Amino acid sequence: MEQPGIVVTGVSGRMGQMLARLVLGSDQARLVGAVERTGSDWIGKDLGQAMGGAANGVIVTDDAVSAIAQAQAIIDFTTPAATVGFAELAAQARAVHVIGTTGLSEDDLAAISRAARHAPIVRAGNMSLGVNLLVGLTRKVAATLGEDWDIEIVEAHHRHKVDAPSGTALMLGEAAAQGRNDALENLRTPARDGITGPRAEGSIGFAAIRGGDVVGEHDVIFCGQGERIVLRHLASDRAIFARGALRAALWGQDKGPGEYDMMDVLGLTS
Ligand SMILES: NC(=O)c1ccc[n+]([C@@H]2O[C@H](COP(=O)([O-])OP(=O)(O)OC[C@H]3O[C@@H](n4cnc5c(N)ncnc54)[C@H](O)[C@@H]3O)[C@@H](O)[C@H]2O)c1
Ligand SMILES: O=C(O)C1=N[C@H](C(=O)O)CCC1
Repeated sequence: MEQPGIVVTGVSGRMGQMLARLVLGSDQARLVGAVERTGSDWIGKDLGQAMGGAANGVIVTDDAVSAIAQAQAIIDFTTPAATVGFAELAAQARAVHVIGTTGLSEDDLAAISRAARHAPIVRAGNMSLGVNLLVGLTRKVAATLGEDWDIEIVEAHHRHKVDAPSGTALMLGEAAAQGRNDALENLRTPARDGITGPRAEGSIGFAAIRGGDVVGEHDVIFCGQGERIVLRHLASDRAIFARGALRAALWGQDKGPGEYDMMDVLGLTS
């Protein structure tokens, strides 16, 4: 059986290049398209040469419609506006859409849900095995500890990251809220500034650090009386996200239309 053909979007980006190299080196999938935004100086170039290596015959294109039409999967770590457009194209192609993009609005998520009526979408703010294990641990610890334990989530990322808090931090916050039989939207306290008044009881606080080349660090801190518990994930190589994304693209090949996440892909659903 022929290996699934994968299109990587945002191919000149930090994740895009990591994903292209992973798929090109895989014996389970074929790279059949490399898409970048119109105006990118990678358009029309050979991908291998653009990434600083030997030519590989894959030409970078901004014609997402043609590229996606013949794909079995799209791996998409770009921007919210781009991802919404790719979701529509993936749906038309009945191709698996793996969405790593974060910072999606409620409207963006609604558009993605509509697209998921026609094709499988695997979306996760963090596609690493470690973080998805931490999500389960966070839910369990939040469920075990009482409301008198204050939950704070602190994350750090590189200087180029444009959204905050991270998608990972929001995943962890949602898991903590679920552990308390609630939803994050009811408990979330954004980054604090000014005279904030005392901490709202039962809230989940967030803080974000940006600087340097930090790949991704997350602490879920349970603050008690006389003690604290810290659940921590430290990422040092973007390859962990790329491996999760490729695994999701392959996992989705025999799935029906719908919205899935990495807990489904990794078999971690409780
Ligand atoms: N889910 C995860 O595991 C995970 C891991 C890492 C990063 N991310 C997320 O992935 C996204 C990208 O991160 P990054 O560090 O690679 O960013 P980046 O800025 O390095 O790469 C984004 C790429 O998308 C391209 N792009 C933008 N609009 C486009 C369009 N319309 N068509 C094609 N390409 C387009 C940009 O030109 C750029 O090359 C961010 O939202 C980040 O939070 C998620
Ligand atoms: O580098 C980024 O940007 C990352 N984004 C994801 C997030 O927003 O959580 C995953 C970690 C790296």
